[in-house]
Parts: sequence; C-alpha cells; structure tokens
Amino acid sequence: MKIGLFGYGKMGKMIENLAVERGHEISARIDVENKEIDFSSFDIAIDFSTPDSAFQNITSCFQHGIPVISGTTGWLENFDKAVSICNQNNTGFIYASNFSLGVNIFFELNAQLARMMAQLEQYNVSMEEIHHTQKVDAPSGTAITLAEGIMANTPYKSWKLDENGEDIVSIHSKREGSVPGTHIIDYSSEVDSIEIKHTAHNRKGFALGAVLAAEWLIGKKGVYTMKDVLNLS
Ligand SMILES: NC(=O)C1=CN([C@@H]2O[C@H](COP(=O)(O)OP(=O)(O)OC[C@H]3O[C@@H](n4cnc5c(N)ncnc54)[C@H](OP(=O)(O)O)[C@@H]3O)[C@@H](O)[C@H]2O)C=CC1
Ligand SMILES: O=C(O)C1=N[C@H](C(=O)O)C[C@H](O)C1
Repeated sequence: MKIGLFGYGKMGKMIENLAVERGHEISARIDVENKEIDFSSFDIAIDFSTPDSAFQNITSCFQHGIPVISGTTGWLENFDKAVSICNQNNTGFIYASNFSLGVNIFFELNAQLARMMAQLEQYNVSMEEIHHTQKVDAPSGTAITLAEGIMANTPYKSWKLDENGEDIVSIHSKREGSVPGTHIIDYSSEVDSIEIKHTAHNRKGFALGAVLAAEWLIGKKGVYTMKDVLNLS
C-alpha cells in the first residue's frame, strides 16, 4: 500500500516504522496546514494529527476518493459530517479512539462488566485516565468511548470531567511524564470495589492496530469500526 500520513508527530513516526516493516510505502507526510498535497501519490491516508486539523484532513481525502484511517481524538463533534462526506464520495473510513488490540478487547470487557453491574445500585462507577503531559485533549478519546460503553448498558446517562452525580460517569484525567495511556474503571460500593485496567506500555500497539485497519480497509467502501477489523461483532 502507498500511505499518506496526516500528522507526522509521535504516532505518525511510529506508524511509518511499522508500515515500512510490513512492506508498505509512505508516499506523503503532511504535517502542516495548506501544504500542497499530491492526493494521487497514495492509496490510503492515516490521520493522527490534531483535534483542530483532523476534520479538514479527513474530508479532503474523501473528496479525492481516498479512504481514511483516523485515530485523532477531540474532533468528534464533526464525526457525522465526515461520515456523510465519506459516503457521498463512495470511499472508506475507520475511526477509532484507540487502535490497540488490547484496548478493543478492553472495550468489550467494559461493556460486559457494565451489563452485569447495571442492576446493582449500591455501586458507583468512576474512571481515571492517565496520559503524557503533551496530550492536548481531556478526557481521552478512549475514556469517552469507555463511558459510552457504560452508558449503553446501564442507567448512567452522561459522563462528566471531575463531576460526581447519580447518573453521571465521572472521569478523572491525569497528565504525568511520558505515560502512553492508562485507563481504569472502578465500581465502588461501601463494602468493596471492582476495578478493570488497561495499561499501554508504549505506542506500538496503537500503530499496529492502525496499520492493520488500513490493510483491512483497502479496496472496501463504507464506514467501519475496529470491531469489524477484529471480528468482534
Ligand atoms: N486512536 C489511537 O489509537 C491513538 C490516538 N492518538 C491521538 O492521535 C493524535 C496525535 O497524537 P500524537 O502523534 O501523539 O501527537 P503529536 O502532537 O506528536 O503529533 C501530531 C502532529 O500533527 C501535526 N499537525 C499540526 N497541524 C496539522 C495539520 N493541519 N495537518 C496535519 N498534521 C498537523 C503536528 O505538527 P506540529 O507539531 O508542527 O504542530 C504534529 O506533528 C492525538 O489526537 C492523539 O490523541 C494517539 C495515540 C493513539
Ligand atoms: O494522545 C495520546 O497519546 C493518546 N490518545 C488516545 C486517546 O485520547 O484515547 C489513545 C491513547 O490513549 C493515546
């Protein structure tokens, strides 16, 4: 595959190494706004850019018929618009707040635990996410996906940052050193607690998942998720 990388920061560089190891070519690296982009030089785009630039990056690819893998967080207020533009241009799209295989299993575990806890009113759920100090968005995209997984399976109605309440999934965001990404879900009652935790040891898992998703998407039309890629549906 010829890949266009949108965002050539920590993730872009990690994806480049892994994609080349797997026999792919990086034929464009787009790291700044309004750069002249030769859309004919790549078959698929992988976007790990910034919350402010992701929508523009993704939809300009769709308008040139290029399928996109996006892992950028913090831009999802425009997600439905991006999906429409993908479909109008008859191309392909996978977005994931977290591409690591382990986190995608963790999403399933979270939903299953939420279903079991749904009837137990004595437990309160809360979440903690810990990331490196360069992270610009809070809470993490992964924490939002986890909160949505809880809300879909319990009476919890919304999530809030650092706010407690009966129907609220409370999320606490910590920024420490160079932590790649840790997510902890805690159900606590007066008598005990149940915790599940995912710890990324480095960024390789995110990069591998994104490249696997690109290999899976190439040649397909439509909007998919990592559940489709990993056959978890
Ligand atoms: N879904 C997942 O599995 C994962 C998602 N992420 C998410 O991916 C995103 C990137 O993370 P990370 O690589 O760590 O961040 P970095 O800050 O290291 O990289 C982002 C890069 O995007 C560049 N950029 C700025 N403006 C544009 C633009 N208009 N077009 C293209 N690129 C641009 C930045 O350039 P400059 O520095 O010059 O501004 C920078 O090099 C974040 O949203 C993060 O949350 C991260 C890890 C895993
Ligand atoms: O910015 C990061 O680094 C990460 N961002 C993603 C998120 O917001 O969930 C995924 C991962 O946790 C690393």
